[in-house]
Amino acid sequence: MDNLLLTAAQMRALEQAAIDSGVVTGLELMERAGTGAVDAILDEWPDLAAAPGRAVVLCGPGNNGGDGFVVARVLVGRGWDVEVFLYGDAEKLPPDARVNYERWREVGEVQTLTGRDMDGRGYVPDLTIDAIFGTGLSRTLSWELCDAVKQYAWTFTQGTRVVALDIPSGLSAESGRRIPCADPPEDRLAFPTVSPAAALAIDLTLAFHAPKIGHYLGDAPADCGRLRVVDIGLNGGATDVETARLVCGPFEGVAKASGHKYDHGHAIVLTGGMGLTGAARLAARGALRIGAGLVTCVAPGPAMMECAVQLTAVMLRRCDDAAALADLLEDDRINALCLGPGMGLSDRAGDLIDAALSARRHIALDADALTILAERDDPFAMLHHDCVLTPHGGEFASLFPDIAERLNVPAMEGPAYSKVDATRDAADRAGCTVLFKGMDTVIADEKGNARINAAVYDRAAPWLATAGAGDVLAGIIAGLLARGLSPLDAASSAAWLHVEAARAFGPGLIAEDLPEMLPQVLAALER
Ligand SMILES: NC(=O)C1=CN([C@@H]2O[C@H](COP(=O)(O)OP(=O)(O)OC[C@H]3O[C@@H](n4cnc5c(N)ncnc54)[C@H](OP(=O)(O)O)[C@@H]3O)[C@@H](O)[C@H]2O)[C@@H](O)CC1
Ligand SMILES: Nc1ncnc2c1ncn2[C@@H]1O[C@H](COP(=O)(O)OP(=O)(O)O)[C@@H](O)[C@H]1O
Ligand SMILES: [K+]
Repeated sequence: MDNLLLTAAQMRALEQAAIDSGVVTGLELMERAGTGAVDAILDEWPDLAAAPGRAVVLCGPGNNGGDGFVVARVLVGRGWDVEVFLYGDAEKLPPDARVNYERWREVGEVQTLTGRDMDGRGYVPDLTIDAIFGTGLSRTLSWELCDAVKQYAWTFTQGTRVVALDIPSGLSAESGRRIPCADPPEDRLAFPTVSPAAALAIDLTLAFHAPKIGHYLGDAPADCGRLRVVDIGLNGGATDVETARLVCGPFEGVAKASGHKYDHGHAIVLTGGMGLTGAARLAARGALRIGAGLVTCVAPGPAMMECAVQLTAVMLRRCDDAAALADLLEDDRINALCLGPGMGLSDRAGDLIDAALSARRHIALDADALTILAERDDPFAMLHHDCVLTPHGGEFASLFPDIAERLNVPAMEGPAYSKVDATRDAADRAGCTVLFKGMDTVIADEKGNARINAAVYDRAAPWLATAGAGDVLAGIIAGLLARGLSPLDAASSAAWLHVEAARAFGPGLIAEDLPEMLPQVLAALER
């Protein structure tokens, strides 16, 4: 995953600054985008480089369409047969796209994307280019466009390679979600609309200069196919969202360099009652494997025997109620807690949460702890800056119902509200770090910092969708908190390590395997 992620607005600002400084013109950037795209396509599929084929280029009304005209011209220059379709009015194309439209017109025809021109190809093209919309998509797509692309896709894309320029048309570059198509006319209600982004079954998406945030969120990983970045000669760019990675914090690497066990912190993990201690034990193992100096499971009396027969390196203490936990926390060497996995929803669990929050330690709150908080009149009253909340989608919706609703409602206009926006708003409201789980995990803190840890493209780890994986994540966070990382760094490093551990194991992974893969992940980092 590339380290630089931009919003559409940040990308536009970067382009504009480059153009204003005089180092490049918009037309030159468009030429680089189109020629770079062709180079990337031919590099991706050497058989297409070996012999020219046939291509269909679908162009839209903005500069993304302009890139499409460049691709068409460059392909013809390499001996390809190319048909070009335009959605929109050529007279209204923005200036650079218009120039490239005219240049293409010297080479070939332009047909109408929504007309009958799309019917009756007597061949299957080797390549289809989606250049309808890029980062400028700003509102609901017309039914005519969605229908035309759907018809084209169903008829012609079987067996052809489909490439999206910058981003699949119909996806928001901010949220990665599909912007809806308008409803069909009365007489076509029986024919469902499909977003072009989905209908085209895109094999390869070529992001110009840098991936946009939306490439890593929502529907994008499913719709983009593979993702490649095409260099168009721009440098950097101002961003306010980072990609998650391992942050080493105050010690020299996660592998221990020196010190006593107490120098690496003492994390405690609260278990549930008898028969409900597995989740906490998984978390504890995660905390210990990531290098907390000591990890103790804290269990109620009836669960002690169950824990005792299962734990060895993880220690065990009895703690029946909130008063006993408060006593335990008199030991100020205990610097991090993990609450929630398997804890249950009893009054006792609620009291333990209050005792833990009152003791002002670093705390990872997951699972049942989040459900308990969500049922309170003011779920966030006792939270503080040293807390990390780790909700999955359901827990997020219980804790932040209005934010979840805003996130889930289809965006009718851009820029769309994204999972990054939602996690930032949640962290602001909770007054602490929030890690919003999923394939596209987002981590944000109360200061507005945000990071994405996406397990997609070449980092996909679908095996992580297994019971208990989240418990291990909460434990790794607690372990890193014990080792002194800030809540934001602990949460984002843990999310990164969690995916690396899953990828190191591969298919067949169960939650117990995750902590055991951490040494291998850490060893690979040392090399
Ligand atoms: N700038 C540069 O130097 C470079 C830019 N590059 C390329 O430009 C792309 C960004 O270009 P862009 O800003 O023109 O946006 P793009 O996505 O082509 O479309 C916007 C057009 O669509 C229209 N429109 C929007 N929604 C609509 C809807 N639902 N239904 C119908 N129409 C709709 C919208 O209309 P408006 O909202 O203005 O009325 C406007 O006309 C970027 O992704 C990259 O590929 C590269 O060449 C590198 C150099
Ligand atoms: N398809 C997926 N790809 C990558 N990570 C995933 C996927 N599905 C779930 N995860 C991750 O797996 C973990 C599941 O946690 P959670 O939903 O709390 O489950 P559990 O409570 O069973 O442990 C989270 O860290 C989540 O980000
Ligand atoms: K596109």
